[in-house]
Amino acid sequence: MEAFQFLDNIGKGSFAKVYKVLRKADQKVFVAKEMEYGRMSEKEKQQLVNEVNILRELKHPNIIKYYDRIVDKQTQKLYIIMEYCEGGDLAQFLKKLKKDKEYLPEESVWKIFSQIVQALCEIHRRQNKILHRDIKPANIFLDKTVKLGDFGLARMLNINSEFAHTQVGTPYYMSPELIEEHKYNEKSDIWACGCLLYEMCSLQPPFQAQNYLSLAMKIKSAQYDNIPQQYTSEMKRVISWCLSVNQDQRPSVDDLLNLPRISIRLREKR
Ligand SMILES: CNC(=O)c1c(C)[nH]c(/C=C2\C(=O)Nc3ccc(Cl)cc32)c1C
Repeated sequence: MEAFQFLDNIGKGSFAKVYKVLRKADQKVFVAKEMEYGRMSEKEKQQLVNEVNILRELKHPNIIKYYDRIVDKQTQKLYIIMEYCEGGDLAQFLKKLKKDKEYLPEESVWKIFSQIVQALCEIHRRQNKILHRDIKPANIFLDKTVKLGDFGLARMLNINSEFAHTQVGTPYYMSPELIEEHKYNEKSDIWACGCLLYEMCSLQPPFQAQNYLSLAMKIKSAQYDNIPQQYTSEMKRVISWCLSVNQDQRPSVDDLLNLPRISIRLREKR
């Protein structure tokens, strides 16, 4: 990593440390996601190769850009060099709003959501369909546009990925089918989008509990409190639609793109 100067440790990605770094050659700022592969199992190493292969293929304004990967054989560390987003992640942003007792204006919720739906459209529509599998505020980054990042748990649909992957943190966005240990599929990403939409309105996830069992019960029955009354019935409807326990009843990415509050934005972009 001689080509880079480490500036700050700015957080943790999935199974990794995240640094703000400066490329010495042109003084440009990037993020380096550092992973120690020396202690990884063969499966985890394959998962790492998989993340890099996914990232390098994706080029979209609403997906974190991949620039390079650097292997340091001496320290047995892999660095993934990605774009830096000055605004940080959405989780911190929502946490500050909650602390300041402020809600996100509905217009801002739709603006963020429409960009994540466009990112999802990009990864789901590909020939080798990609599932993000970890959509949550901590994996959404704020810059001139909103960007979906940290594909640490992502999978190409054609790769038979066992259900059990080491879950880091509480699985607030886990879907009913995942609790039943059915295969993760694109509708599981849609469930996570429903949780994201809910959390942007309520500043907390739809499903919370003191332990995994009661969390699982709430998720399986889609039992959640109403969002604050200042949000429209359309917002409530879309959240309820994404949080359909039966995945066949959930919207597709195209259904979400065709929502009036999202399609109007896409027309304005053209
Ligand atoms: C306090 N946090 C920050 O200031 C912050 C900022 C300004 N950027 C980030 C994080 C990322 C960032 O800016 N780009 C990223 C690409 C991939 C991953 Cl896993 C993380 C990031 C963070 C955590």
